[in-house]
Amino acid sequence: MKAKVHFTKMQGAGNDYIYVNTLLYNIANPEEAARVWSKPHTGIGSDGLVLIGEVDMPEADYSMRIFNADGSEAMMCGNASRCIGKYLYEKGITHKTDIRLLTKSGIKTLHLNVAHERVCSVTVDMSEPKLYNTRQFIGSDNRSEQLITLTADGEDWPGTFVSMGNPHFVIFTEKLNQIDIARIGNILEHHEAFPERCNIEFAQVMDNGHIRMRVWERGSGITMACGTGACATAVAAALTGRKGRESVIEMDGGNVTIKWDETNNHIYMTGPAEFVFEGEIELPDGEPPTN
Ligand SMILES: N[C@@H](CCC[C@H](N)C(=O)O)C(=O)O
Repeated sequence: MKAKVHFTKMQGAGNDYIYVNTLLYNIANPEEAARVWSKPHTGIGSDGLVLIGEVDMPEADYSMRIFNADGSEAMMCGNASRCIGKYLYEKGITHKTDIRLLTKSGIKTLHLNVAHERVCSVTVDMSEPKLYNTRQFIGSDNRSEQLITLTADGEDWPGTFVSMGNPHFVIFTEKLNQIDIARIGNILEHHEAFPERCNIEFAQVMDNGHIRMRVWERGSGITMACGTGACATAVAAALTGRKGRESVIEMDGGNVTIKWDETNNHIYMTGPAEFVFEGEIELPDGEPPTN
């Protein structure tokens, strides 16, 4: 009989992942599990898979690994980090309201905003943004060289390349609703300028001062929100003089607030995290039995 795994589906601003507690279940092939389980009709349906684990170091409390729907592993996930905070606290795994989470992009600190034993929102210290001129790292606050113009579908797309652990190319536009995100996003994700592929954000400053953002995620396609993408968008807006150091990013599935701290250059993201449902699912073919 195939082994079954208990999973929890959660969403942060509509960015939905399957969460597995690897203290209880071993997933030997998470790339395959992400591909099979993320499918909407034959799987659970999600933007990918997130593994929550233990750490063996005093500097961190728990670990996170994130796999996109195509099975590729990413360095970091902003929306999932908030959901992990809620998961750990509301399932009684920790009583801490400040949690240090080890990711492939370093340790991120989560601050849980709790009322009546419920996590209402989570603020994540996302560390410093890094700016690249495609292949070349150009520092963390270099305003002169950031605008890069790429061509897709016969059109020029000027944007800013920001790494929040994950790579993001942020394009500001005045015609957000007219852009074919799936087509242009897919072309730019695979553009030769990005040997490791890229997440693509399309953004517009709205009359209410918020930034409306839609995203094509590397490895998952169109999603309803992207936390690292929202941070990258706020950074690009500040660097290009469109906004100050604080922005509200409106995405299809909800809003997050981003603050870029002048004193330590860190980005702080605050936003929602919600449970959707839980269940059990068989490991995909080829997985050894779980412990
Ligand atoms: N949705 C995430 C980012 C997930 C990884 C990304 N698709 C990548 O491959 O870099 C977020 O909320 O940050």
